[in-house]
Amino acid sequence: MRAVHFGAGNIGRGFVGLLLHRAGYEVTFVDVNPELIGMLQTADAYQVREVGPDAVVHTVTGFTGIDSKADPTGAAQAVADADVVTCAVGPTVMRFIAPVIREGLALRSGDPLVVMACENAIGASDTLREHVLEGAEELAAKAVFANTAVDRIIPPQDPAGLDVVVEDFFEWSIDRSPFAGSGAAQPAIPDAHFVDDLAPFIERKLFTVNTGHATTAYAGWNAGIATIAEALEDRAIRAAVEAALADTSRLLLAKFGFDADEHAAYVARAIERFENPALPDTCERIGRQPLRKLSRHERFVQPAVELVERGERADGLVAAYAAALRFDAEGDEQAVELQRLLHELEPADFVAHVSGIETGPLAETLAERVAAARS
Ligand SMILES: NC(=O)C1=CN([C@@H]2O[C@H](COP(=O)(O)OP(=O)(O)OC[C@H]3O[C@@H](n4cnc5c(N)ncnc54)[C@H](O)[C@@H]3O)[C@@H](O)[C@H]2O)C=CC1
Ligand SMILES: O=P(O)(O)OC[C@H]1O[C@](O)(CO)[C@@H](O)[C@@H]1O
Repeated sequence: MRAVHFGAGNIGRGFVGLLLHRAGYEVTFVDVNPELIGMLQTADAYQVREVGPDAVVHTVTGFTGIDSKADPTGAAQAVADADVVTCAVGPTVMRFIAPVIREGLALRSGDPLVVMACENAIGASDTLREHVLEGAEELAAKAVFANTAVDRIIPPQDPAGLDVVVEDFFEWSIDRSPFAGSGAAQPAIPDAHFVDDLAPFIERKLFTVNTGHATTAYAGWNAGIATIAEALEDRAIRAAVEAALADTSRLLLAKFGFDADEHAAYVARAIERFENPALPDTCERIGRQPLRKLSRHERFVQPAVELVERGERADGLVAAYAAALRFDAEGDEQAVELQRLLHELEPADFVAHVSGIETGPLAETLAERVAAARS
């Protein structure tokens, strides 16, 4: 069985590539980083080292790499010949891999290709599908796109090698509904969890792990604290994280009918994972790409909108949003752009442009926070 995975970074090598290897796939990593691809082409194996109480060391073999910038035809042919295509390149990068997948589908014959985007975003595979089929609707029957939710904390790695240090926790949930009647079999990936309805899984993950993690990061950054674990030692920061997660918990319990105790345990486990002392992670990494994180369907605004629609308050989420406005990491293009927009746009225009809300009480509250962050 052959898999092509776009994005040979942390999640690519340390999570999706590992689980595909364990499922028996030969994995071809496609990336645009020539050094990384060079290592993937010459190495026979790399290790995924877990840290934490249930830690295991895994050895991944049977892989290769293709540089899609240098060899777009080779990458497209690999897609054409694959059973499964996955990606973990970042939600905003998916549009750049789409032409390679489109070309691969054009070359393909036989069963439909299974495509699964493994990004922190709701409906990422649907978004990838739109990019791939743009101007090429005739290829629609050649692929099945299944949404997924991926969860594993993997901080930045040593770029000189392929080995990856990861937390011992992971969860890969995949929507099984697109496979029915599609002509493509549901892939056999024993470490993944196929579900009939992905919404509760992706929303629980994004609005707990990602909301909580990002809230910690922005509060920590504003307090001049480097790491996530150190930030959570600060009582005010921990209270801010708990307030944001109390908001999302109310929403998730009401929306999906989760058991309250089980959900509280899920939240507590997420915070423990952030604190993992063996996994140093920085406020800068977790705060990365703030414009994406402040956008309409992301970890702060989406749950806040839904709470307000239900007649509830979302003060913890609004406070987290306000903290994110001050994220000004110099090496982060979106942080630089955020600061430009913050000072150039009127507050209401900023909220409309960045977060997609134009009217209503939440728009007004967020605009007040934007005005305060400008001063
Ligand atoms: N690192 C983490 O803890 C987690 C990350 N995620 C999500 O996984 C995705 C990837 O994150 P990471 O692995 O951390 O990022 P990363 O930066 O380690 O890896 C991304 C890889 O994509 C490659 N890439 C960029 N443009 C490309 C293109 N046009 N074609 C092919 N490859 C390209 C980069 O060279 C890099 O190797 C993101 O959506 C992130 O939100 C999800 C859960 C956990
Ligand atoms: O910052 P991004 O791109 O949303 O992805 C990283 C986030 O996802 C996680 O990996 C959780 O699965 C955390 O490390 C972090 O909150």
